[in-house]
Amino acid sequence: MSSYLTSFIHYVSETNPHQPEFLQAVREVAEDVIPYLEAHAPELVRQRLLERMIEPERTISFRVVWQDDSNAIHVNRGYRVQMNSALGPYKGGLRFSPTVNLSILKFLAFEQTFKNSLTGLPLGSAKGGADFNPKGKSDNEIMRFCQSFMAELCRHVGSETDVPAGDIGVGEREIGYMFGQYKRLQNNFTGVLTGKGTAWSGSFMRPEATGFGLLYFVERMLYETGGVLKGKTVAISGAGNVAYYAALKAIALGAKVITVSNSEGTIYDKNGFSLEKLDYVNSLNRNFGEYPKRYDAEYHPGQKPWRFACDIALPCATQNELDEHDAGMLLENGCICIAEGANMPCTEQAVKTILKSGILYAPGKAANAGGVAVSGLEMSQNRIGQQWTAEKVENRLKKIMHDIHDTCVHYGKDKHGAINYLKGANIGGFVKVAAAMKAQGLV
Ligand SMILES: NC(=O)C1=CN([C@@H]2O[C@H](COP(=O)(O)OP(=O)(O)OC[C@H]3O[C@@H](n4cnc5c(N)ncnc54)[C@H](O)[C@@H]3O)[C@@H](O)[C@H]2O)C=CC1
Ligand SMILES: O=C(O)CCC(=O)C(=O)O
Repeated sequence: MSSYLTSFIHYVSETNPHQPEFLQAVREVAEDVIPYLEAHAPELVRQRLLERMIEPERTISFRVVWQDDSNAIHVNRGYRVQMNSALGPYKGGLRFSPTVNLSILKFLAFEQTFKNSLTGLPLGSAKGGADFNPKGKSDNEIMRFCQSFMAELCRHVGSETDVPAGDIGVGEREIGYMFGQYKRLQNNFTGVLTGKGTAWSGSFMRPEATGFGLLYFVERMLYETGGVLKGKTVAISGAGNVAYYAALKAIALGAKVITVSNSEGTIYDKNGFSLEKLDYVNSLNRNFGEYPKRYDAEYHPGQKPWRFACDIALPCATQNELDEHDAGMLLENGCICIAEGANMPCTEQAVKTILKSGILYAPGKAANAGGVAVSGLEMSQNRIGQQWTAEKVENRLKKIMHDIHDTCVHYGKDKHGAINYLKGANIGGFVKVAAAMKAQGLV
């Protein structure tokens, strides 16, 4: 480790105490970017570009007060971390979960900087949300929470300033309630959020984009090494937006999907899920134990998907859900590719184990960029007051994912031909933001 890397890691740890997820995300980038800077761009070290990139341009924290159906009053904490605006308006999702805190939102916003840069679109980076638990809440409670959340957030966002979207716990319903509140308060029908319904200026394919994009990326990685997706067995974690559409696309491309999961357990269907089976999973409202009553399958409470033999593993649930032990089991069982649908789902040690094994590994900042890419396309459509066909959007999504893949190969291939996609994504994402920041002076 170079002395600059050592002192940088020390500096970040000292200045961001009690933020383990943020530090994890920064270390993962610094270990690739600093050696690159030292070898190829010492001027950017002097400019302290990485030190500037890890500091959010602005962090907003606010009170969200709302009333439940029995008139009890609740207080939650809302946030928006506006990380970097060098390439465009701040852009990134909102997460509603009791686990939300500043460390998690800063790691997500930091990852978003690299991801959004990789898309090639004019997007800055941000992330936000609240420590609100949507589970078990009525539709009216969700609406009141979203309205209260947007009553404050509306001062800080705007179609050319900061454009939030969904993430865990925030889908089209929540985007609708927040959009309605913004429009009412600002008297302005504008593209302030993405992930909107297609009847009210949303883009076709935004719900599908992250999962579909993940599979386009995986297809390209396999192709690069002479393989194909057809006939492969795929283990997926999660059962939300990303997991569902990843499973659909994997099946459509001829793979067999054998698992989905939630935080309580995993459904293992050795015969493979179909569209009908996945829709049944959705209808179960988390009661996954019901699935084997209808289909020839197993439910494993308290278990993750990674113990089941598969060719391809797609963690699509949440951060740090796949640890070193899980990585070891996947490798022992012959897994040839791990691609992240979620943000930072593999622990630091898991990543090291996977990289050492030499199998294909795609970090979320590259492989799950399809969601924000189609959000970027939604912004373009809103600006020109048009709506493109699903086919046109999906073609653009596919091209963007292939271009991201090729950027990773460009920056991640070593002289022996081995491709480190993490290194490629880190350096490929960094160089563009760094050049823009340098050009814009000391900001
Ligand atoms: N929605 C999007 O467009 C994008 C989402 N992501 C990331 O993908 C991941 C999933 O997001 P969404 O699907 O949008 O959220 P979601 O709220 O639709 O689904 C999350 C799913 O993960 C499950 N889950 C949560 N914690 C879990 C755990 N510890 N173990 C197993 N399952 C667990 C939930 O039960 C749910 O099925 C997150 O890391 C998010 O940041 C990344 C890029 C874009
Ligand atoms: O679509 C967006 O703006 C954000 C998607 C997101 O939150 C992510 O890429 O993690």
